[in-house]
Amino acid sequence: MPRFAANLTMMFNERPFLDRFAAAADAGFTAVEFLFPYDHAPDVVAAKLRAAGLTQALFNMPPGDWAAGERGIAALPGREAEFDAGVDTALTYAEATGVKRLHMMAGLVPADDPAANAAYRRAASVAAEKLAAKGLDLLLEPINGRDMPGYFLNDFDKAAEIIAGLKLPNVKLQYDVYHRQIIHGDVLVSLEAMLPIVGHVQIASVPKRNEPNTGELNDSAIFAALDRLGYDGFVGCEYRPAGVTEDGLGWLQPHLTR
Ligand SMILES: O=C(O)C(=O)[C@H](O)CO
Ligand SMILES: [Mg+2]
Repeated sequence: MPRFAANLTMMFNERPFLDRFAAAADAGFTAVEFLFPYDHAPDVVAAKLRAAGLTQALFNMPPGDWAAGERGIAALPGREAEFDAGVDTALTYAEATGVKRLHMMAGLVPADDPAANAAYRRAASVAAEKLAAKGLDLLLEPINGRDMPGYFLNDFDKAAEIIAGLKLPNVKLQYDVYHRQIIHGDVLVSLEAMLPIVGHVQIASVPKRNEPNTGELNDSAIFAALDRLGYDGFVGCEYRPAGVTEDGLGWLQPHLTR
């Protein structure tokens, strides 16, 4: 049975962020993920998790100026000092929340720019080393160019190549089924092939990014494949509910363990 994590950036957002933890637990989730915790103090986020009895599955390292349109800075030449400081900030939140994996967003820069490629690999190795010292994994996620035009890491094979080239055991692939289907398709075969480097999975329907099993993919078959392959990580529910979050949770009921 996959361990589902509610994505509190997209789900339960009928209420303020800090109230979403309890709502996710009330709906039956035992884990959560979100994009960023940085608007709230680490102990405040940790207290919400604890009070709701939830495990923190994942969040992202600081992405640069999100409001101004930045989508990560790892591949942006010249932003190294800010990136390295952001890793330390993320680790403060990791210590408070107990999360075991962090996602590093690349940024909007051409994928074939040599300086961006060098910056990205440098960032990954610096972050991986700092995270390894705390027992955490670093996740790299390819994101489709329709949702995020100009995003540096837009190809699963490139992500796998970077991970292989780094040769650092705590650098893993964030396999978002939604992005995979839009970029390449071939979800089940690639999931099996890439499973040894997968550190986190995310799910949503395609093309609308709504609840599982409401789009062109058979998400139940994907969950069954994850079980059959022995995937024991989390499956982040990174979808936008089509209506009220709770009204769309019918798909989760067969997977609840409590
Ligand atoms: O957009 C996604 O799919 C993500 O998982 C990221 O965290 C980037 O926002
Ligand atoms: Mg994702």
